[in-house]
Amino acid sequence: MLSSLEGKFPPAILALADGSVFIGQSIGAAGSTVGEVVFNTSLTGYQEILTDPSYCQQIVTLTYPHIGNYGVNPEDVESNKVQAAGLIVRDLPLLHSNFRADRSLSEYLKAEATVAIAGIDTRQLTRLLRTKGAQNGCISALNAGEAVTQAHIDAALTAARAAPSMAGLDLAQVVTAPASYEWGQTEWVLGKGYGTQSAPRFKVVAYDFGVKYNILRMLAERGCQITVVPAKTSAADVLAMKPDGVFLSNGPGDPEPCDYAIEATRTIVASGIPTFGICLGHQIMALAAGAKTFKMDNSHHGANHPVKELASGRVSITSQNHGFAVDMASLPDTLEATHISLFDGTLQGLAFKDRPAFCFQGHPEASPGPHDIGYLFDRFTDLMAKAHG
Ligand SMILES: NC(=O)CC[C@H](N)C(=O)O
Repeated sequence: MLSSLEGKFPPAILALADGSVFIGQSIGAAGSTVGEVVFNTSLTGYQEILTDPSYCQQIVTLTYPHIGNYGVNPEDVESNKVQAAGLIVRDLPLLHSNFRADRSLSEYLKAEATVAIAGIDTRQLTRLLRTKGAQNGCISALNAGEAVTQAHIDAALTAARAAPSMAGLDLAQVVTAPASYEWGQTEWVLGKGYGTQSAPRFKVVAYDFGVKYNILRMLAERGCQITVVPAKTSAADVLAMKPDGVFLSNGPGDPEPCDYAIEATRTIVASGIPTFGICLGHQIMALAAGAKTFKMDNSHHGANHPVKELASGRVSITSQNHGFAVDMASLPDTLEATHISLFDGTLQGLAFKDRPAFCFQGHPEASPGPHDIGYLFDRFTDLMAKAHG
């Protein structure tokens, strides 16, 4: 017997587009979900991962075998809801324990209408994804008392094969804020032990392509007063706010179809305003400068990825979550590579040679993950301080 959950939870099926089928238990909502199946190797941080908008339309497999040990709390969220299309874990401990927890992972998944499967061999699944590359998949979670039939399996396989490819999908538009808002006066920044708001020193406009709260917290901690704007805000509207700096957020999907953001970024960077981009924001900045992006065979999702800063030789252990990357060979003369991944040599950081603008592919805000490369936020505030003279 693979799982101690058998008999305690209803059955669930994971079907992949390549025809692979796994049978386990449903630990979330009943129903079915489709998405690109990816794996994340972080040992902790399942709540941050589930609520990271960059996982929109992706089903996340967690390779660490026991997920749910410390339950769920109202504070460790990276957005206002679960964003991942589904969750796959090896084992769900039946008891959770943490002083901050207010419920179990399973209760949370049900409340968030998130379909999730446990009790499958996630090592086998990970090897399959690692060998074949990202696959679309479907989790079909049955109701209590239902048994898995061939018809259920066939329906899940058909749904997996019908799911759209991530390449070519503009999902920033799907997850972005519907209207501008001010960050910094909320409970997420003040008073919960998650950093404090320093006296505002800089006015920053942050493009929301699917922004993670911890990016905004870390900017606020450094004295940034932040106006978050929707993905399609024009450069003219942003420049009219007279910001000291512009931030381009992380986000889901393929950067290439985000032509509105690429165009706005081109104007903003050319204006000479200090500009900083993370993940999707980094890819958009590269595209704005004329570089190319591509879909990786093996995407990066984890909290232990070594990244080297080329100028100093300094190696940081970083948090990563991306399936596209900037093609190093496509960099125009105006861009300089600043960081590379020590896992596969792919590009991790860029700087514009003649503008105060730079960007990073990984996640300096971590959440979850190590804070080794948090110095990039200081680099952004240093650029703004310098621009002030
Ligand atoms: N975390 C992110 O911003 C991800 C960027 C992009 N969606 C990718 O997968 O590469």
